[in-house]
Amino acid sequence: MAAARGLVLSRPVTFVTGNGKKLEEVRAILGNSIPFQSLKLDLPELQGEPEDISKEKARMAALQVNGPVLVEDTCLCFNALKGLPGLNNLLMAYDDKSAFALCVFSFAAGPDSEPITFSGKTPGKIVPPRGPNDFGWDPIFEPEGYDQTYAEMPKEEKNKISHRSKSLALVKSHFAEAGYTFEINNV
Ligand SMILES: O=c1[nH]c(=O)c2ncn([C@@H]3O[C@H](COP(=O)(O)OP(=O)(O)OP(=O)(O)O)[C@@H](O)[C@H]3O)c2[nH]1
Ligand SMILES: [Mg+2]
Repeated sequence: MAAARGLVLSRPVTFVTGNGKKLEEVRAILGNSIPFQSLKLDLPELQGEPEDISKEKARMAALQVNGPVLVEDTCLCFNALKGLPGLNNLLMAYDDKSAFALCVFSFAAGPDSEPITFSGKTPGKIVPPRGPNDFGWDPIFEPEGYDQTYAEMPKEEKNKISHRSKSLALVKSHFAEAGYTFEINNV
């Protein structure tokens, strides 16, 4: 038997989410770099720090899938509220409209593995809504250095600079370094 190049996964990775828009972006950003399948599951909405929520989602997803999973937890965090995720209206009372979009991916190699997190952050500010209204808070978030909101940008542009693409860049590096192989190929 050939020596395994890196850690061996029981099967290909499943990206677990209940959000079709996330899935679209993840597909566009990852392309063929990490082969994955997707599974639409409504995981419980947990409370707490984004990294902890993301890890807990990965644990629940890995148990359900019984194999390697990727999940993510995303939030829009307001600096006026000390980075707390919050509602646009709440921010009306503050002069400081600065914010950041945060995406925390977690990878669990299986139900018995501790999940690893990868955080991507894009700074910006909250503005009155502009652009198509088909994805969450995209119309009210204007990334730093741009005069368009996420919603107004062409998708490819958002995907180049977004919290999600920064987080996925770290996931990609991790996969490249770990050199995961799949049991089925490991002969
Ligand atoms: O304008 C946006 N641009 C984005 O890039 C983005 N990413 C996520 N969201 C929204 O943030 C909320 C919590 O997200 P969330 O991480 O709990 O996801 P979710 O519950 O929709 O799916 P999941 O948990 O099954 O993956 C949900 O309302 C998502 O629609 C976004 N809104
Ligand atoms: Mg959720």
